[in-house]
Amino acid sequence: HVPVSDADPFAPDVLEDPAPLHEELREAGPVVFLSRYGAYALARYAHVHAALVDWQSFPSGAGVGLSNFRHETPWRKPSLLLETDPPRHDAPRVVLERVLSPRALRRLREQWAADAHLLVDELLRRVAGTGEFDAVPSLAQAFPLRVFPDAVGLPQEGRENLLPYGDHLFNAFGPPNELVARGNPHIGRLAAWVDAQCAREVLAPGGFGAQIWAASDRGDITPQQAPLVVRSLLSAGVDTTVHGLAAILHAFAANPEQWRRVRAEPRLLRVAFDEAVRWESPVQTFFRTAQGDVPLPGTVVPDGEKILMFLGAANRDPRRWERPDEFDLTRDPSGHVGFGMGIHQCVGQHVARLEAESVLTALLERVETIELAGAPVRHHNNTLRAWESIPVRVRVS
Ligand code: HEM
Ligand SMILES: CC(C)Cc1ccc(C(=O)O)cc1
Repeated sequence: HVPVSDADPFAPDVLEDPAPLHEELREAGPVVFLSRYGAYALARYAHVHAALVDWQSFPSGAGVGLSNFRHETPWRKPSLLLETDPPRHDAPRVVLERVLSPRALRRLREQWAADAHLLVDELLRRVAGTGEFDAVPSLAQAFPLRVFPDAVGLPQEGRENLLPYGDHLFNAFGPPNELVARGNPHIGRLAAWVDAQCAREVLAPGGFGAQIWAASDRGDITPQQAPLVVRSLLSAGVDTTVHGLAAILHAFAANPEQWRRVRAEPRLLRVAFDEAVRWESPVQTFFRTAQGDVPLPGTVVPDGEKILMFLGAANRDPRRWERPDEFDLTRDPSGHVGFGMGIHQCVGQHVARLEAESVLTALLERVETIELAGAPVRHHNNTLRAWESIPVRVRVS
């Protein structure tokens, strides 16, 4: 039989510190029934990985949130990537893989490196006296919002809508709790603005958006699909990188010796990004829906029931990682599920990686030490592990 828990993974105390619940779920068994939501929780690495790569048993077409599109109307038109399964998933996925490929990003590398140096130099000049600043607004938010909307080809007007739109989107994957209620009065306007930015005429030539429309000219996707594929970039491409960058900056500020290590061996920067994504898991959880009765260790998940995958718990499973709670640049973090796994694995991870590399490289050249200058403050979200504020102190070399 399957162990039962009445825990609420989306309660404020869990969002503040999920580690105790993760440990409880991993130890309770391979599968735990969450009676509060009627969902089946997977928290061990092996089972999260197995579910992610088995899209036939655990499809995304009924949504990757608690809401089950078999019975409920989605709050927005389902994504052609995130919320579809093969074959509908295939063509839009290939288009984005091409647009966001490491090769396609080569032309941005130089531009983003220059932007990162400008941002870091401006910042370090501004804080020259104390060396103290809040890394969340100054770097984690500032850099992605400076480079990504331009890369997509968005007009200047209204870009402040991107973060709140994403924040609500990620809250809406969870249950209809207080976090969702707080966003509901604004989401209509935000969603209308986001949808309007997907129209061909507003997107600058050469940007990711224009490239997606060009793919519809070639027949790789239809013109009806093009705006929704652009919407995927605006939905997934901002809050994730903001909190991903915050996660890395927090990891280094909380482990100053690891910054010294990277100063001595800059090539460690590459592994730092993946180790930070493993350690923090900016995307903590999301769901799948059982297709047919799906056997899992100790139980059978009935057709149509929701499975909740705890990526954050899997990325710190002692069955898979040594000293899992340590941010350690000497480990090999490959295989982490911070970007998912299988056919839906993050198609934007190279963008995220390039953004992080750009900022960290600029910091590495100018900052000798980085440390916390006060208690960091969390930003609660049903899906994202996020920071409101990370006070840091740097010493400039
Ligand atoms: C640190 C930053 C990021 C993290 C942690 C992250 C995490 C993830 C995860 C876990 C998934 C799998 C979802 C699933 O299996 O249902 C995913 C999918 C996706 N991500 Fe990312 N992501 C990040 C950045 C980005 C960026 C920058 C973009 C766009 C430029 C992006 C676009 C997407 C899209 C479109 C999908 C859906 C792929 C599919 O269903 O085939 N992500 N991401
Ligand atoms: C971690 C994922 C849930 C992030 C995400 C959000 C939205 C989309 C979309 O296609 O709208 C894709 C991926």
